[in-house]
Amino acid sequence: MISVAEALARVLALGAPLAPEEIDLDQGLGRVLAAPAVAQLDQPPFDTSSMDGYAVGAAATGDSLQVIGESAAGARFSGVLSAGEAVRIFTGAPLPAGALRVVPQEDVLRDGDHIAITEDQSSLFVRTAGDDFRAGDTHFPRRPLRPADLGLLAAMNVPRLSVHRRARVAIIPGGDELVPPGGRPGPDQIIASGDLAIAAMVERAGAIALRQPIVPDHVDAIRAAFTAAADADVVVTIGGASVGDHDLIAPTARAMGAVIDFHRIALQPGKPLMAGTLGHQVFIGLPGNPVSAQICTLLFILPLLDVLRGLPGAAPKTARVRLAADLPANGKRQHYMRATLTDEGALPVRSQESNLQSLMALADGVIIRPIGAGPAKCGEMVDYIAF
Ligand SMILES: Nc1nc2c(c(=O)[nH]1)N[C@H]1C(S)=C(S)[C@@H](COP(=O)(O)OP(=O)(O)OC[C@H]3O[C@@H](n4cnc5c(N)ncnc54)[C@H](O)[C@@H]3O)O[C@H]1N2
Ligand code: MOO
Repeated sequence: MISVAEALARVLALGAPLAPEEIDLDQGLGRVLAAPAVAQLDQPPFDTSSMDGYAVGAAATGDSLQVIGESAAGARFSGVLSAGEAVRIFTGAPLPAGALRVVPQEDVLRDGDHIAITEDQSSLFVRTAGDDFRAGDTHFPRRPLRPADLGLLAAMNVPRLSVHRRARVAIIPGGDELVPPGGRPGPDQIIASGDLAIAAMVERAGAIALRQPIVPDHVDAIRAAFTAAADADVVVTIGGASVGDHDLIAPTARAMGAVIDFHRIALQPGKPLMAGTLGHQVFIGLPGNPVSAQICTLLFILPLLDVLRGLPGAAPKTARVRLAADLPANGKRQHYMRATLTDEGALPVRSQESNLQSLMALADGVIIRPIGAGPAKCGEMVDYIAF
């Protein structure tokens, strides 16, 4: 059994960034730029007022000034301000030539076309041209684009983006016992559910989940499913990964030319995870237990999808949190214990069995227990991954 860290390194080595494509800016949320975006102009493009008030030159409190015109957002005052003069100005309007600052209207007394400055504040209330960014400045965040990025790119006048193509991830649930949600399970059957959760995790990571029909435990059916998924970038099977007589994924994948890099890791839950390549595709065989499949997706598939969208692949971010219960010593597999986050800290859910989806849905994250860790006391700090 290889370690979780080694398995992650090997999975990441199977992937490479997908080719860039061009999209409209309004489709950019969650996508990853493939090249730096370049600002087409200065922002602000000119000095502007940050207040409704009066643009003035070298005037001081008590001065009386003549109002000679108006500068509004979108319609500037075209003249030049001289000593003893002021220009009525509004927020976002260009500062007139000759003006040094803006006096907010609350700080003047107006009488006809004259104002008297009643108070002087330290701020100039002027937003300098290019203070936000300048033409030629670049924006290239190494993470999925957020709403703030889209706002910035719009302000930079970048209407089209070069982003990495979204990965296509085929998800193949397998097992004679499975019936799709809404179906009628026979006497020995259950509802297929794990695959739905994996598809949702993949979609949330910005990839396209291609959900495939349930595949019976027969070599020919599994072959047909792999063939149907041939245009995906990543093929993920669920179930049939272990050592039972009906666990046919590994032998069938191998017979079709798959090169399996590893099959079994020191991870709980998720020991029978396998990873490799099938032609140009990355192949990941997830264990059937739904919690195991989700933990493996969190630890390996999501980082792999980052590599495919041009980001550095890395283990999920951990935080240090307080333990809210005593824990026994850990065994020979790194344990990812489902836990809720309470005021007292991370509290493991009542059972860590890998079939219990009610507890997976209850959990806020997982506590990481390293191989061979001794008993841990309530109040100790532990590593934790939030879902
Ligand atoms: N002798 C051994 N037996 C097992 C070992 C082992 O090392 N030696 N490993 C155990 C571990 S750990 C796991 S995890 C499971 C993984 O088994 P498989 O990947 O072969 O998965 P299946 O047997 O097909 O299914 C396991 C379990 O999950 C249910 N399942 C499968 N797919 C779905 C789905 N899409 N939605 C909901 N539930 C699903 C399936 O019905 C089984 O109950 O092996 C242990 N055994
Ligand atoms: O590793 Mo299995 O995933 O314990 O249930």
